Amino acid sequence: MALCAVMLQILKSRSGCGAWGRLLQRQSSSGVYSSVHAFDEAEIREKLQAFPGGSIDLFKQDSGIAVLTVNNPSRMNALSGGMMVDLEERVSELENWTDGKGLILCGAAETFCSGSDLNAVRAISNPQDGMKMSMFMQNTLTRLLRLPLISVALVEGRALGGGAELTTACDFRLMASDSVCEDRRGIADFVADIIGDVGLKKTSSHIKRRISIKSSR
Ligand SMILES: CCCC(=O)SCCNC(=O)CCNC(=O)[C@H](O)C(C)(C)COP(=O)(O)OP(=O)(O)OC[C@H]1O[C@@H](n2cnc3c(N)ncnc32)[C@H](O)[C@@H]1OP(=O)(O)O
Repeated sequence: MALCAVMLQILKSRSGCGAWGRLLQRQSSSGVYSSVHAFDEAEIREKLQAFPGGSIDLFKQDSGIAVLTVNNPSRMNALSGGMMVDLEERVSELENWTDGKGLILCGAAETFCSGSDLNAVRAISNPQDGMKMSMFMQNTLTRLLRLPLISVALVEGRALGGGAELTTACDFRLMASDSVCEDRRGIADFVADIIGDVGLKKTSSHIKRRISIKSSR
């Protein structure tokens, strides 16, 4: 809650996104993959929906600040297939939110996200479907990153695997001092070495976000 209060103050002090924001908004709804890459979104969406559980909740405030919550506490907020589809739908909603200024991304029950739901990952165990799931998520995270909103991931507890990757789709990561943000796949090396109790680190490019996030005293 304390992290949330700090971010609300920062985001409230910002003005709207203006012409640049509107330009970005028009460009934001395209992902990386399309039918050109033999990507069939409807097909993978149907497969993902076979793995329900949890939700991604969006609360849009009149102030122009939205809170997006990864909500699956009984599995440490692991992302089920249904939640991946939910996330895509919430991103679409944000793309169409003309009054939006800022976005806070957080996890329910004082932890961020333990990555993909391993039950779903096990079930989608052939390389073709695994690739389609990755393409689906990459499209969603790219669109999340491109939203014309100032976005902050509030990390309490653990952000693991796909949960760590989710934080990279935000402009900022605000981390509790005892939080862990880690991806053991070798794609990224997340280190939380925070100034005081909480620290704020801005990374300047998408590439940098995906390779290394490190704050130090
Ligand atoms: C394809 C994209 C790449 C990925 O994201 S792969 C997933 C990467 N993430 C992981 O490997 C994390 C797996 N989980 C863990 O290591 C531990 O559960 C974790 C998060 C450190 C928490 O440890 P503890 O505090 O001891 O809690 P716990 O293990 O008893 O977990 C509580 C309940 O949550 C469940 N859970 C946690 N992470 C999950 C996940 N990713 N998928 C599915 N279920 C998950 C866990 O099985 C347990 O359930 P239950 O109470 O035994 O029914």
